[in-house]
Amino acid sequence: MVKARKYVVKKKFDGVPKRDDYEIVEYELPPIQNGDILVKTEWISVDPYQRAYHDRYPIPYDQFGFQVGIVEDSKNPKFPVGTRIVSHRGWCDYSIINLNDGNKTSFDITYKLPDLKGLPISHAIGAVGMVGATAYFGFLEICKPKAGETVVVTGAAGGVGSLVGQIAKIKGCKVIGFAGTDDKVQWLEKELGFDKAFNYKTVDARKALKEAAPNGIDCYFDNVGGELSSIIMNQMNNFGRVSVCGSISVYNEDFSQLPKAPIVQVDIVMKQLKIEGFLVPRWLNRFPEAFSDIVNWIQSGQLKAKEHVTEGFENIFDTFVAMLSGENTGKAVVKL
Ligand SMILES: NC(=O)C1=CN([C@@H]2O[C@H](COP(=O)(O)OP(=O)(O)OC[C@H]3O[C@@H](n4cnc5c(N)ncnc54)[C@H](OP(=O)(O)O)[C@@H]3O)[C@@H](O)[C@H]2O)C=CC1
Ligand SMILES: CCCCCCCCC/C=C/C=O
Repeated sequence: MVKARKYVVKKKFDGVPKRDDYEIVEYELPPIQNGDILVKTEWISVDPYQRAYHDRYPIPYDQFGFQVGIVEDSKNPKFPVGTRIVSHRGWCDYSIINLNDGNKTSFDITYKLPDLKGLPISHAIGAVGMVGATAYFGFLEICKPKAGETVVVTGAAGGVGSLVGQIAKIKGCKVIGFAGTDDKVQWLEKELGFDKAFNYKTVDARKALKEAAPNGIDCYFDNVGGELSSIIMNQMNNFGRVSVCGSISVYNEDFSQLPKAPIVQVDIVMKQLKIEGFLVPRWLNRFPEAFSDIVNWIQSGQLKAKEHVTEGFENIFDTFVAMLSGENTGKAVVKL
C-alpha cells in the first residue's frame, strides 16, 4: 500500500487564500488495476488560475494543477516504470492514473514528458508546458506581431510574461515590460533584453509610455487587467492588437464588486483595435509545436526560462500565495 498526501480546498476563499482554507489529507492508495500507472510527483506548479478558477468548483475539491512525476509502478505497457508524466493531478505526492480511455474530461490533461533535449524536467510545467504554450500561442496567434512593431507586456517578469517579451524580441519587435519591483525591471532590461521596463507600482505609466513608445503601441499582451491595462490601451496605434491573457490584479477580489477601470471603448472604436481573450487549452493539440520552438530557442540561447524554485510538499501553499503577491521572478515551481 502507498501512503499519499494531497491538498484539499475545504473553505471558500475570501480575498487572498489562507492556510486553513486548505487541509493536507493523508490516505492510502488502492492497489493499481490493469491499465493503471502509479505516479510519484517530482515537481508541482503553482499558478494564478488556481485562484481565478476557485469559484467554479464546489467545496471541498482536490487542488488541481500541473505536475511532473515518474511512473513508480505500472500495469500499462505503454507507460513502463521510469516513464515521466505531465498531468493535471495537482498538489499531491502520489497519484494513480488510467490512460486507457484517453483523457476523460477536458480538465484531465495527461501526457508523456515532451522531448526536453536535456533541459531540466521542471520546464515541463513551465516554459515547455502550459505556461510556455500560453505565451507562444496567446502572443503569436492573437497579436500576430511584425518585426519593428512595439509590444507591451504586463506581468512581464512572471512565467508567461517573461517568455512573451523574449518571443517578441525573437520576432524583431521593440519590447516594453511592466513588473512590480525594481529588481525585476533590472532583470528584464539587463538579462532578458527588453528595450525598456518599468515598475508599475512607482512609475507614472502614462508618461513612461509616451517616452518609451513615442510612436504608439502595436501589440499589448495583458496579464493583469485593471487601470494599467486601460492606460496602455489608450496609447495603442490604429489596428493595434490586444491579447487578454489574464487579469491577476483582481483575482483576489469579489468578481461581482470589481472596481471601475477608465473607459477604453472610444479607443477601441477610433483606433479599430482588435481585443481577444483566450484560454490556452484551445491550442492543446498544437502544444508540441510551441514546445519544439521553445526548446530550440532555449538551447540556442535566444530564450531564458528562469524558475523560482521552492522545496517541499509542506511549502506549496506558501509558494502559491507568494506567487500571487509577486515574490517570484520567472515561473514559480515546487520541487518535492
Ligand atoms: N489565458 C490563459 O490560458 C492563461 C492565463 N494565464 C494568466 O497569465 C498571467 C500570468 O500568469 P503566470 O505567468 O503563471 O504568473 P506569474 O509568474 O506572472 O505570477 C503572477 C505575477 O502577477 C503579478 N501580480 C500580482 N498582483 C498583481 C497586480 N495587482 N497587478 C499587476 N501584477 C500583479 C506579480 O508580479 P509583480 O511583481 O510584477 O506584481 C506575480 O509575480 C495571469 O494573469 C494568469 O492568470 C496563465 C496561464 C494561462
Ligand atoms: C483543460 C483544462 C485544464 C486546465 C488548463 C489550465 C488552463 C489555464 C487557463 C488560465 C486562465 C487564467 O489564468
